Amino acid sequence: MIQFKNLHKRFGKLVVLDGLDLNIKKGGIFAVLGPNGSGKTTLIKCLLGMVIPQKGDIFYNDKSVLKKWNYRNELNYLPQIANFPPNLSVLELIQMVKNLRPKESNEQELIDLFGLNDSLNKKLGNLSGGTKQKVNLVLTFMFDSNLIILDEPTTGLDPISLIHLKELIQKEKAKGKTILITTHIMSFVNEVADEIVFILDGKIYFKGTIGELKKQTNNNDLEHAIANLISKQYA
Ligand SMILES: Nc1ncnc2c1ncn2[C@@H]1O[C@H](COP(=O)(O)OP(=O)(O)OP(=O)(O)O)[C@@H](O)[C@H]1O
Repeated sequence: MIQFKNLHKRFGKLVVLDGLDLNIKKGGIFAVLGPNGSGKTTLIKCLLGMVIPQKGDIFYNDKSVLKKWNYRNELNYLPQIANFPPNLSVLELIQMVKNLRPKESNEQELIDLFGLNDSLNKKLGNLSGGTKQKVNLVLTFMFDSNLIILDEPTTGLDPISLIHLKELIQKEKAKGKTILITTHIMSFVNEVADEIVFILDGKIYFKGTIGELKKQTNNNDLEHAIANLISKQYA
């Protein structure tokens, strides 16, 4: 479904993606992992056309998407930091996004799920961090798309909202959707991910199931297995 081919991206002298190759097949939950600053968000932004690589190509359903925009209507994206206009209410923002995107939406179901009915008329600038993240999730999941990209989706969520998020992700997977998630929360990865994609030094250092990672690193605990991957690289 998605292919990154020989992707190179640097910011000034800083090489972030260094000839990265990656194939993501259709359907399932893929956790994109790596240390802080390893290039996870940059990789996702390349796929979204928000960062333009210096070299390489990206294919979505076998078509190159570099400097093209139409494919974006087929995906949903949850940004790591949502910079909402502070003076708009939650409802006004949802309405605005609906007006911008000519697609069916099911926002009320999600507003109910995340208990946002009492916050609908509040200004976005006055919301708590966790509530903002719930609004961010409503805006991401309210459209029906085959590819869902979630950059740190658990940030600020309370335990009940976290359970709702996991159920939501599993529901989308059951419909055959492809879900890419970046996160540093290993318990979350353990519960939801079908496959792990680990980025280090600008390349894909590991791709496979959690079971395969544990076997390769000879470690049964995911957090330690990941730490083991990194330390072996630098040993
Ligand atoms: N627009 C930019 N200009 C300059 N440097 C950038 C830019 N965007 C990202 N970087 C740098 O590229 C590197 C990779 O950043 P990126 O946000 O992709 O990492 P990440 O793996 O998502 O990190 P984290 O886990 O901390 O979210 C970092 O060193 C970052 O400072």
